Amino acid sequence: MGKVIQDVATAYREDLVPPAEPVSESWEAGNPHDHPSHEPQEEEESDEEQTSSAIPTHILAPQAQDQTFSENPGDHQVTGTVVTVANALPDHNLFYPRPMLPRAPLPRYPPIWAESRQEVCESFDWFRSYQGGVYFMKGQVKGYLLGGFSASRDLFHNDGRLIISHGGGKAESIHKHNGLLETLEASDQMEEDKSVRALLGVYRTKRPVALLIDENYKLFPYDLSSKGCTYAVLGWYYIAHAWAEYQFASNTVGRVVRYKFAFQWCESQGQPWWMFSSPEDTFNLSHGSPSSTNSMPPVDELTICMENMTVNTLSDPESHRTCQLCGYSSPTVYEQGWMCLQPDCPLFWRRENGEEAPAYLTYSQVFLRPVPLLGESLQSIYPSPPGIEQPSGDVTTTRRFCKGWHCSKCGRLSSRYKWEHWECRHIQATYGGHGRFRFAYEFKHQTTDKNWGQYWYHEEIIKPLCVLFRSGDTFGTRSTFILPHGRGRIHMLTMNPRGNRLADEIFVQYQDEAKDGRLRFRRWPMRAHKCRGTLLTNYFSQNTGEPYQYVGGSENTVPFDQSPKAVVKALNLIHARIREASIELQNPFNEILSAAYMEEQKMAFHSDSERGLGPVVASLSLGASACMYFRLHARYAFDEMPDENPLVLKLFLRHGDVVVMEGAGVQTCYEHTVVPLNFRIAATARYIGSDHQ
Ligand SMILES: O=C(O)CCC(=O)C(=O)O
Repeated sequence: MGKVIQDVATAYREDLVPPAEPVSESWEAGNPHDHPSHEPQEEEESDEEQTSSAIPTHILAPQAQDQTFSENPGDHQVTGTVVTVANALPDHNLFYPRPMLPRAPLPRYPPIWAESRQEVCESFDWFRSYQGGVYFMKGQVKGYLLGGFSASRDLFHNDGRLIISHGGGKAESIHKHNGLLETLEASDQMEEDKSVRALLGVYRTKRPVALLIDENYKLFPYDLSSKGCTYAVLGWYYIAHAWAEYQFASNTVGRVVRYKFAFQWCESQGQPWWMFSSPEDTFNLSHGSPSSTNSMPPVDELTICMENMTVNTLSDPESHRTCQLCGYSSPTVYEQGWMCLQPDCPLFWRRENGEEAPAYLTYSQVFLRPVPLLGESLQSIYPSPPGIEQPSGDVTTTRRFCKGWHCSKCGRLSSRYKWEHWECRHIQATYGGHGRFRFAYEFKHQTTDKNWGQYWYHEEIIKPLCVLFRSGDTFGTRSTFILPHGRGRIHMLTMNPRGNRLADEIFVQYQDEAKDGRLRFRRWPMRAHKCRGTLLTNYFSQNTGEPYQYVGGSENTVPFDQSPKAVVKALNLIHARIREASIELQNPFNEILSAAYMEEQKMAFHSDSERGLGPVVASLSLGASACMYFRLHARYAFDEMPDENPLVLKLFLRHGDVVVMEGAGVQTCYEHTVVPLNFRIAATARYIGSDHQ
């Protein structure tokens, strides 16, 4: 079965439309109205291969030999300094919840902290990974998150100036396969694994890495949650040592190869902030923070100074030894003696005499000594204020302006959740303001591709001829798509450009009322998601009339008698178009959700199928054009289109267009998504009955 491609250029369209991208397979189904703002974008965690051969000579390609493995159950103290080591209990206990020792409350707010993962990823340039613990771009690690899953011999030493952690994933995990949950065994990390490779890359080049912790990182001496912090940035570290070892695992062989990394505090940062134990000590938040003109050195300069850094690991002849069998050098990590740490060597994890690694291992004192680093030169770790490069008064609808903000007064990272300015979620300090308004004509140039006006629909959908309708002193067209099995119809109502004057006016009025909060455009928390902390929708929205549960519920809703004028005008326009196009509407709409999408934001696949919603849903498009896609709901797609992409219809929505979804089946059998080409506002109207939940 195929798709019907058809040109929908009507007599009234002078503008041209670019080709729409095919819908990505990776979009989530049935998501309540959205995704976080960082779907793969330019700065997201990268899968790109590392270009340089950044493999340290003492770490070889892996593949563990099948050797007997003695488990290492002990923890230990290194004399002199208090050392916190993760393996306080046998490794296998790591797979079960362990009693948390009470930790001291945080004596102060960290200089950079957040409540949610989204706040970190939207505000902190050095960590933008929503899932993994290693954030890297183009093969270079930028940030590393220490979380709750510690492994044997993880370490927080010398007040956190040396932190040992196992990087790179491949832990035991649970996956969904054919609708069933399956446990995937922990497996060996390999040198070629992307994140291991990226970490080895920064180890070799001695590039600094921003280290973060979350509240579950047990080796940090203070309890982040005592101050309501979920994440805190520790500071800049570089990787002083990297090696591989065996760790216990509850997999079939009972062990896995893990790469360990020793992160060393960059001394030019001074004392770590958590060492200021009295609340009276003031940690200088402005230390190293960027000036308003952005003092970061250009990338080239940074590259030069980082390349000039050297690490003196070889000053002690005992610090490394060469394996007689494989010929590769490994560091002397443990007091119990040197071992070959090349996973593909038959002597891996064995001492020189061939004996297995002892059950209890303690770090060698020499190994734990700070490694002098020459030529340390660091960029500021503090996020630069959003949109700082832009002259004031310029547009605030670009992606840069959707960045989060670091409050220099309390250290909190906050997403931009209010339309009118940035606001700290902790102390309500504000930053920035609204930029100039955008006008509909600004977005016309975005529709100049030769494939303009193309839409397509599945061959089971019927599209009768377009129908003209009168609208005041001008006219519009109605194109109707009839869905199979009596599931309903989807109407596109487009106007002659002369008929869009009211839409032009409403578009500007929305922005005018939003700029000072008369219209409360906010990013509201999503109801269901898998991220730590609150996850906000990526677009801003406001609801008028009856509460609409999907986005913000009653908190997001204002009654019609307090409604912003733009919303009332949008609703009147939608009602008028429906009447003019002779579409039957049993109950007038009593709810209207206005959504504002900044550049590169979108609404993910969903259906408007809350209980009690009327069968007709209509949406007015304002500003930039957008592609709207419909697909069969998963439960129907499996039976009806098992071998096909379940997309059934693509519409191209332009400024002033109204889409009407008619029939409950449109929502129960299909899902839709909207992907704007740029800044866009949509006003979607529904009837919400008294049985609504
Ligand atoms: O942005 C749009 O045009 C559609 C919005 C939508 O799908 C909704 O509010 O349910």
